[in-house]
Amino acid sequence: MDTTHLHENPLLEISNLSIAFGAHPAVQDISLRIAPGETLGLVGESGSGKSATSLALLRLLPPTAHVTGSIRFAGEDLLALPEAQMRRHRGRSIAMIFQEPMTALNPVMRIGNQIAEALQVHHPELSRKTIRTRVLDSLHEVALPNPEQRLNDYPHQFSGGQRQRLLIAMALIHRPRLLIADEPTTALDVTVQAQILKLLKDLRNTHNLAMLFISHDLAVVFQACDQPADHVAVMQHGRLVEHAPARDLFLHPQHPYTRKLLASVPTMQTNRDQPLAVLS
Ligand SMILES: Nc1ncnc2c1ncn2[C@@H]1O[C@H](COP(=O)(O)OP(=O)(O)OP(=O)(O)O)[C@@H](O)[C@H]1O
Repeated sequence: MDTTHLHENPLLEISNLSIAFGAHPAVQDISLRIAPGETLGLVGESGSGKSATSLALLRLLPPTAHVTGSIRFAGEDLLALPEAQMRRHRGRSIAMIFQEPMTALNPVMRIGNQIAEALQVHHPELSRKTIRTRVLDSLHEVALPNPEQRLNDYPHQFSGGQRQRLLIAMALIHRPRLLIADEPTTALDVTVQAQILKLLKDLRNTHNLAMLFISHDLAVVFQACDQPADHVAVMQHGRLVEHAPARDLFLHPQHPYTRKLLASVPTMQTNRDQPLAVLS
């Protein structure tokens, strides 16, 4: 396993993180780091511990979870922070988007109000006018067509891809430093998937976001990790079995499980001689 890479200034540094539910070890001794502007792809099949890891970052695991190790974010150990301070990070400096945009949006609330409310929770001092401007700015930023005309619409009036854009707008309105994207494109068809991936990468670049990109699909992870500094970590049964720059992992997978994941992606096999087609 290549863990020799050292980022200059990681924003997030997970060290020796272990998570157990009773006697069941869900995550075992994993260490990961992400610097601003970088994407870390976390890949593994269902049950490998990806979501438990991301929920541990936000301290959203149920009380039955036993968590050890350290999670340093911007120099603070999140696992040691008082809950009140943790609440200030959650959704603000650390934002998260999930797989199913429909369940994350309130179906009976107009989307303009939903995004405004997300902002008001942390910024009750802002005027209505400022909030409206910030909401519209965020919708422009995620390239939602005609945002002014759509503020009063309900979630069901948007397509799946547009709903994911709304959630990204909501996640970014607080100008977070770390974005956790947990299977953000899994529910979308391939064309829309590519558009959302491009949007996430553009936003990462514009805002110098650190991004934790979680997926069971190695092909999608490779598309998300498109920069030379981007790394991919492969999880199996709660352990990191391989962790390397995306390009190295694609060209020279070391662990049999990584090779198995690569082999199960048809385009990867046919494109092996042209990795740029996948990594661009
Ligand atoms: N609240 C919980 N209580 C008990 N066990 C849990 C809980 N949450 C997760 N686990 C267990 O921890 C392990 C890791 O689950 P996790 O959800 O992190 O996997 P995952 O890789 O994210 O899978 P998926 O892609 O299906 O979400 C699994 O064995 C799961 O059953």
